[in-house]
Amino acid sequence: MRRKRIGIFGGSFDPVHLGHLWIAETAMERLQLDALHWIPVAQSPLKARNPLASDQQRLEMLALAVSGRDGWVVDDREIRREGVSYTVDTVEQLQAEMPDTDWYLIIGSDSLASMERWHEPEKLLRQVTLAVVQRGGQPEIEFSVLDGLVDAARVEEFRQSVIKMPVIEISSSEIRERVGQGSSIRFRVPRPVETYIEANDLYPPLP
Ligand SMILES: Nc1ncnc2c1ncn2[C@@H]1O[C@H](COP(=O)(O)OP(=O)(O)OP(=O)(O)O)[C@@H](O)[C@H]1O
Ligand SMILES: O=C(O)c1ccc[n+]([C@@H]2O[C@H](COP(=O)([O-])O)[C@@H](O)[C@H]2O)c1
Repeated sequence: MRRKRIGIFGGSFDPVHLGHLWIAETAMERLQLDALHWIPVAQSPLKARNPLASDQQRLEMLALAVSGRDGWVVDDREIRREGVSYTVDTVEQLQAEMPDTDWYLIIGSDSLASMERWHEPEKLLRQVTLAVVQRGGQPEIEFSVLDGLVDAARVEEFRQSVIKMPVIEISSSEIRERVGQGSSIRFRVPRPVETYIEANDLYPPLP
């Protein structure tokens, strides 16, 4: 039986936006994935601030955003686990539940740059193939930050899995700011997520 190919896409998703969806769709195509797990963090290891929306609200917005897309799963394991969300722990659980699977970890180039500060990076990089997002106009991804963590053959595998994307200037922080100012977020998030944010009075102006 062919091994399954499954992507892991983690983030705060506070809220999920069209930049995230574009990455996920491009990853499905580029890496020929059978499925993709969207995994909202409980607490991001390297981010000082916690999400503004509650865990439940971030999960509900993700469910609205991925609804109807075959193979996409909202995976709440980090939220159920609570505490700091180390990716190495998440992947270990997934591997135990779904053997015979090749795992692809989708990350931005900013995350690659900080990888040596991740928890147990060497173990993580044995468990997953990195799929780094390269935005249009960005120079080629610089894998030298992984020197000493993985060998050259593994870096070549990562290089073959780079996901090229156009620049999409959307971030969750921008969405939160725009909502706070009363500006439109139409076409920056899926319509059901926009409606959800309005209905639940998320992201009010900061005092
Ligand atoms: N527009 C985008 N283009 C490419 N990558 C993105 C984009 N937005 C987010 N990402 C990447 O998606 C992953 C998860 O993102 P996250 O949920 O932290 O959203 P964010 O928009 O970066 O949030 P914030 O603005 O609150 O920091 C991160 O690796 C981030 O680099
Ligand atoms: O495991 C770690 O040490 C680690 C360090 C930094 C980031 N991550 C993961 O990377 C994903 C994106 O994180 P962030 O902080 O850019 O939102 C999210 O799933 C985090 O759990 C994981």
